[in-house]
Amino acid sequence: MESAVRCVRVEKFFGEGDTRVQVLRGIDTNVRFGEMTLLVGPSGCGKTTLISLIAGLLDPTEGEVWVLSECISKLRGGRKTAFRSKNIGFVFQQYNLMPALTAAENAAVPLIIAGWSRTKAVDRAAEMLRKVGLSDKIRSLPAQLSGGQQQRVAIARALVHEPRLLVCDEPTAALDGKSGQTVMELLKEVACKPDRAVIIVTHDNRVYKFGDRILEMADGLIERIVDGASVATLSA
Ligand SMILES: Nc1ncnc2c1ncn2[C@@H]1O[C@H](COP(=O)(O)OP(=O)(O)OP(=O)(O)O)[C@@H](O)[C@H]1O
Repeated sequence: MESAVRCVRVEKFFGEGDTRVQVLRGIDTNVRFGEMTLLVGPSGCGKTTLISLIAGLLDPTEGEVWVLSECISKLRGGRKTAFRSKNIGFVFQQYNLMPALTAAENAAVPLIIAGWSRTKAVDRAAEMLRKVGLSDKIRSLPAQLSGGQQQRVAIARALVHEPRLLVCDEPTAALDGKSGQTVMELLKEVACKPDRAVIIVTHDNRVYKFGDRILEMADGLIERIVDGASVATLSA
């Protein structure tokens, strides 16, 4: 089957002249449908840069990034924005919920942006909140929720429009161990489907066991790929 994501000789430089630095040095890799792919590696090795390219938030200096059979690095303007908002969901370390909106209203934001009526969007968001185990928090404000619950709202928001690619940057970093495990279990359960893919940047080796495949980065390159039974050997 075609990969969910394919990076072809991807290079990324930042800056100009004397301050120009090469952050990605020719990444050739893919991400498979139906899998949770973890991207790991030391601070500064280029993980956030790589997922920003995959999510279409940055463009590569050289090479191509293909997402769901579309060369996202060649898309421009409105076509790129439309492709991203239809196909890609994001979860960040900080949940970035709007404090004056309820959990359901927060989770409904991508649908409202896509032109849904408020009532329909909030109804669908409430359904997604039930899936992530927050049926009793639908009308709660973010301040009334724990960190783990807020992250679950952020996951519901990222999945409410059913994107085929979910990209998460350190989703468990702000959570205690137990909430982090719950969030990973949830991502595995609700986001990993045969026609979807999940990419997670993490420093947290307690969550490695959730990965179907681990891409280890070092200094702007994928240094090693671990999958199958070998994943267990990396888990804490
Ligand atoms: N906009 C930018 N301009 C210049 N340098 C940048 C920019 N963004 C990132 N960098 C540099 O690129 C390198 C890789 O950064 P990146 O954030 O991708 O690493 P990372 O592996 O995600 O690190 P961490 O685990 O600490 O989040 C770092 O040296 C960083 O300083």
